[in-house]
Amino acid sequence: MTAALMLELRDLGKTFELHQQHGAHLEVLRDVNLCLHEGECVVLAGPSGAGKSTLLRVIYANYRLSLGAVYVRHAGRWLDLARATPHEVIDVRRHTLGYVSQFLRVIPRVPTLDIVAEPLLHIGVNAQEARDRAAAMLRRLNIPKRLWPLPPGTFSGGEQQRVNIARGLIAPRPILLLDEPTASLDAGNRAVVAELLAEARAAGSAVLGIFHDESMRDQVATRLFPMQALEAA
Ligand SMILES: Nc1ncnc2c1ncn2[C@@H]1O[C@H](COP(=O)(O)OP(=O)(O)OP(=O)(O)O)[C@@H](O)[C@H]1O
Repeated sequence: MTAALMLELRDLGKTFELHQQHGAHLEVLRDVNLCLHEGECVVLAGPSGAGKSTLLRVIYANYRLSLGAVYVRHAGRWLDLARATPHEVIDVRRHTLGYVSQFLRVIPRVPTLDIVAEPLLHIGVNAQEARDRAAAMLRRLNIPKRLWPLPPGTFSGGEQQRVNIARGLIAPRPILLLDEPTASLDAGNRAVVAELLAEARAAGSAVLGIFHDESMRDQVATRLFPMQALEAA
């Protein structure tokens, strides 16, 4: 049986308008075509400035694309996220498309356990089960129990990154976008993340990510997608 197509980028282009520089334009992505299937992990590879993070942000609809389409398989049908309504984008993010960046966006005063449990509440898991699953995830990622009731604002960089990963991976998502989620982690915790990603893929998730660390990339990638910085026009 062939794996189902989950995400398709067609002739995607992104040009930034630099408003503070008299409307100058910076073309970062041109004619990007990519198919992502369930169970695979495609790693974006290319030099700094090639547009890897920009591509993930365009897919997640943080940045508006300039050309092309971002087709996502959502709730049994295809949706072009670039043309979706804000309500559809929220629904896609809640149920289909996960995004884990390098940094945790801290919500003041909210305990770590609740931050990690929240995505489960959004998809209808009951509060007790959500907290139990959040606890198990935090334990797996070696966050000490004494930190669970505290907001993560004062945690170390590596601890915040692990809370971020816990929150990003706790609710199963058909498509996962990962922007350097393991940059500040030690080898032991990187291995835990590699295991979590293998489990997500085995359950059918399609993963598209950026991993600068070569050993991590070798552990998780099923395929590389090479990218190059565009020449200035
Ligand atoms: N919001 C923005 N406004 C203007 N230019 C931007 C914006 N975001 C990114 N860029 C530009 O787009 C180009 C690609 O940046 P991007 O962060 O996507 O590269 P990258 O391949 O992820 O690099 P790195 O590996 O260093 O993280 C850079 O020249 C950057 O300055």
